[in-house]
Amino acid sequence: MSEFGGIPRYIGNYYLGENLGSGYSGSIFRATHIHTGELVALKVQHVNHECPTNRYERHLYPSLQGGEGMPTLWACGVEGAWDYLAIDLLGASLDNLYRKSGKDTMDLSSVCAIAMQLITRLEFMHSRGILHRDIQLGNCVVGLPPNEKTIYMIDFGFSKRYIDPYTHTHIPDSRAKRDFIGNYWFSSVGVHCRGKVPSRRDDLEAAALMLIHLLTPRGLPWTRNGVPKTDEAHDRLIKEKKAARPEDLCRGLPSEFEEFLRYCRRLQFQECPDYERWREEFRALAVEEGFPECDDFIWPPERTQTKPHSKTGPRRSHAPAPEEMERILNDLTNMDLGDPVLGDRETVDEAVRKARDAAKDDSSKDSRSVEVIDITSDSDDDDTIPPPHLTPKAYKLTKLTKRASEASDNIALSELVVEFVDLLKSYTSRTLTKEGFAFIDTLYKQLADPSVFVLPLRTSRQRSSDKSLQQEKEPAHVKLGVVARLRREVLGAHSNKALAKMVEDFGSVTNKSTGRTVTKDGFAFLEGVAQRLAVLQ
Ligand SMILES: Nc1ncnc2c1ncn2[C@@H]1O[C@H](COP(=O)(O)OP(=O)(O)OP(=O)(O)O)[C@@H](O)[C@H]1O
Repeated sequence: MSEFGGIPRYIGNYYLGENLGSGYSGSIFRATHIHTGELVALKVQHVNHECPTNRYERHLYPSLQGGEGMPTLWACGVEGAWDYLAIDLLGASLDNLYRKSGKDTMDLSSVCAIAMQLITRLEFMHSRGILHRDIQLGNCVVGLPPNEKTIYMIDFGFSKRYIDPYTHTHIPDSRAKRDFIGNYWFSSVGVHCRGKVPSRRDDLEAAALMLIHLLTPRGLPWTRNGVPKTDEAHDRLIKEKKAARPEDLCRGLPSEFEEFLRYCRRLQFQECPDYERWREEFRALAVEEGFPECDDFIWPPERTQTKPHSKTGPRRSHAPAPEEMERILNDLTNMDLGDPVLGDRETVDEAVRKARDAAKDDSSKDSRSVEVIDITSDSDDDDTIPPPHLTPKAYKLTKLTKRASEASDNIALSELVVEFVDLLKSYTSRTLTKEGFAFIDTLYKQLADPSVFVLPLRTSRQRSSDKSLQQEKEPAHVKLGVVARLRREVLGAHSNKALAKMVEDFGSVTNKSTGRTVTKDGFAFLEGVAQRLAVLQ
């Protein structure tokens, strides 16, 4: 039997091929099953290795089988001096993809997809009573076609059960001095710098740090000098990591990242993280930034961002601040569009048309100046082809909003609300995007008093970082309570004004809720609004 690097060519029923990677504890080879010809990744480790990770992994894999993004374990065992695991052959790691891209940072849409998938993977592992404990770019790999849009978790060598399979109790916390388990870059501050016992919160914090690292030119500050080679260098790294404030690490990034990091750090030792909430936050962020509504990791990224995020300045909010609104209105008046443009729909349409014509004529127009996209044209009945900057859903919602703003009777409004509900229900995500809020704003305006200008209900997702999230968001039960009440009361509304107040409450409580999702009660409320409008003529 020929050998290479001390490892035999044949182990178990596998013939070893190319070396895919080597870590501290062993090597991974592409290998072929000698009878079936099937390709696997064979993880090989010497039985006397001081850190027998294959042995640990072998016991954890069965609990993880069947989960999306969890590699299948095809075989395992010991042959001679070699402990082996045969698992699904997968593609490149995020570390590899990121390095090969040659870019300073990863694009926001990819990072949002990584966030959503990683949170889902951790939710699954945790649901099986297992902590990963070594979240890092090298341990997240993409699948091979046709699974190249799925991120897989690998390397469970440091993983551990946090729920006792017999007693079903959580592992205890302890203040006893313990050896550090994890990696220098992304392990949580609690585990790495304070020697705490890892629990679910620490897997999530590591994920948060990894996401921030990907969006930061040159990465997180403590990663910039490479792996520490001496105890002093490691101590310096720990000090720097401990001192780094979330607002400094996340300056210029969408606020979701800072909030996620703070959230992870506030979790109690045994607390179950709200995975769904954060998946929705990152999905909503991606949608707001103009990316399609899906969790697929598409590499290389297909679309460039419509609104570049900047590491140097705060992100622009979507709803202008009052001062900015004033400036915009002043600018509008200075645009010499003829008659007053606000308060009269026909002149607004006329103004938009003129501005578009002017934009076409002006060949020297700065590319950053206002881009006017015709989403209002009535002649364009094909709402399946959105302009390049809008997703199909956003486009359909925008058209619906335009029609709502033009509705002149309750029956027409009622039909539009039904269409709105159907449209929202036709997508898997129930998050109310800014286009969805625009419809709610318009509905409110039509019901309250069509002749007045109303400030949008929808606030920016950019929130002040020094306020705690708890203060800014309504707890879930508050939203559920309000929406359930609205659902009960809507059919008794006796006027458009009463309905307007309810729509306003609905918009405001949804905007303040985490994830901004429309619940079952929310849909029933909207359907109730439609029913009531049909009666209140
Ligand atoms: N299933 C797989 N398919 C393809 N490549 C893989 C697979 N598993 C691991 N690799 C490659 O091998 C590298 C090392 O894998 P892994 O992290 O599981 O081993 P390890 O010995 O525990 O490493 P480390 O000591 O660095 O944690 C990975 O970064 C990846 O590039």
